[in-house]
This record gives sequence, C-alpha cells and structure tokens, in this order.
Amino acid sequence: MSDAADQPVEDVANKVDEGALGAFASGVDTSVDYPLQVEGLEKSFGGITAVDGATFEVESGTLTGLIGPNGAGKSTTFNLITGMLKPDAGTVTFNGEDITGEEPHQIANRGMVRTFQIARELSEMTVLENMMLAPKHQRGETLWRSVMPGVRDDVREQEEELLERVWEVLDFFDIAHIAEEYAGNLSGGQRKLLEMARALLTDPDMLLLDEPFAGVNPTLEKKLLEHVHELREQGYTFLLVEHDMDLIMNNCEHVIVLHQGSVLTEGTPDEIRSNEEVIEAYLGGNV
Ligand SMILES: Nc1ncnc2c1ncn2[C@@H]1O[C@H](COP(=O)(O)OP(=O)(O)OP(=O)(O)O)[C@@H](O)[C@H]1O
Repeated sequence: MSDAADQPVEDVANKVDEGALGAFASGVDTSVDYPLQVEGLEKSFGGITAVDGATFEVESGTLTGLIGPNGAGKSTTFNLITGMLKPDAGTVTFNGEDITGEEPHQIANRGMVRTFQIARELSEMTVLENMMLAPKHQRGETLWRSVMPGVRDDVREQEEELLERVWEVLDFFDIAHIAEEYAGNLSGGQRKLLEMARALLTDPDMLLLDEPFAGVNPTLEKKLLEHVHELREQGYTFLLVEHDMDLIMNNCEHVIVLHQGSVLTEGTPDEIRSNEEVIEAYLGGNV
C-alpha cells in the first residue's frame, strides 16, 4: 500500500469502504520486522559532523522515540532518512530496499512520510483544500477536474470516493467540523492534527514525527497521542523526535539515544531512564 498514491483511484477508494480505522489498517504490511534500518549514516556540514555513524533499526508497529541532547543530530538524521539531505556515507533501508539518496517524493511514495508544518501559502486555503492537495498534486488535480463539465462519469465516481476518504481521515482526527476553516485560523494543536491527517492521507506504512506536540495544549496533545496510539495498534510504525522527555518515556516502547551524531544506547524507557551514560550525556540528568 505504500505506493497507494500511484494506484488507480479505485484501489485507494476500496480501502475507504472498510470504515475509517479499518481503511487505514487494511494494507499495512506487518511482515517486515524492521521496516527502517539505518547503517553507518554520516553527514558533515563544513567542519561540523552532525551525524557520525548512526546505526539503528525501527521495529514494525512500534512507537520508537529518537532522543538526544541539543545538537545530537536528530533533525539531521530525520532529514537523511527522508531524503531531504544526502548522506556522506551509510545506508537507509526501508522495507528491505536501499533508499539511500532517493528524493523525498520517491521515499514518500514508498510509504515513509514525515509531517510538515503547513506552509504559509497553504494557510490561505481551507482545511479541506489542504487535504485535497496533500498526497500528490495529481489527486488535487483530479478533484478539480471532476467539477468541470465533460468529465466521464466513472472518473467523477472515483473522485467522489477519494473525497470520501478525505472526509474519513478528517473524521478520524476530529477535524471534519472545521473543514471549511482557513488553515491559517487554526490553533496550534488543530494545525498539528491537520499536518498528521495530510500525512496519513498518503496511506503510509511509517510516519516520522518531528516535534509533533510543540505548541500544542495539553488537551489536544492527549488527543493527538490517542490517535498515534490507535494507528500504532493498527500496525503503523512511528519514529518520533520530541524534546519532552516525559512524553517519550510514557508513550514509546523503544527509545534510541543519539549523542554527538551516533547512537549512545537504546532500550525500553526504563532502561534508558536508569542508564548512567544517558544521564551524563544530558548533563542536567533529568531523564
Ligand atoms: N545546515 C547546517 N549547517 C551547518 N551545521 C548544521 C546544519 N544542520 C545542523 N547542523 C549542526 O549539526 C549538529 C546537529 O544538528 P541537529 O539539528 O541535527 O541536532 P538536533 O539533535 O536535532 O538538535 P536540537 O535538539 O537542538 O534540534 C549541530 O551542531 C548543528 O549546529
């Protein structure tokens, strides 16, 4: 299902019929134990080594946290995995295939997406319009074509099904009631919900979340976390970068600690909490 965006619309729409949650879960391939494998990743900027041999795996169906002190290389690692940056060395393997150096849209088509902040120009569009543009431009284009005269009925039918899926995803994230609202008018938390809804519409296997709770009030944070857990239970895999240590420790089953660009240690939250090296790395020792 990772390349659902490339499938005929009717295939994508078939998943809609199974109901919101079933629709998302229907195509997740849980047979791959470690969908993401990062091996010896390196990246320098001038004289600064941001990522220095990072090696780790993310297990299928887990909510895995990537933590580390400021400047540890978390964002750079995310950018290397998702194709925003090219590594100097090392490999990124996704669902058993080497994706090192691929472009972000190729990686997204394979089923690995990261959430993005809503760009300023999209703030002037409604939530619904943002959703229609989310997965691939062709989806948005087909929607607009459907409202034009002379379009064949079967095409229009497929697009109605696609629109139905958009509404299901909006419903799932409890933002259907603000579909006509301009994205620029949303609260910080509602924007985060929309960002995740947009990512989910591409029907990914794995989501990389970079600080998804920043600026979100506690009520919406709880809601957002519930959605993440619900999706994880359906088989989706999450890699999460988050500064809030309590949030990581209370929600992730596995935690990877980056320090100076490489993996210091990894384990369960309890193991990480009591790890002396980790406490030292953070200096403050508030883990
Ligand atoms: N584009 C860049 N040019 C130069 N140096 C960079 C660039 N991006 C990152 N760095 C440097 O690489 C190191 C790792 O940065 P990175 O942002 O990946 O760490 P991080 O763990 O995400 O940090 P934080 O928790 O503060 O967001 C830092 O020393 C940073 O200053």
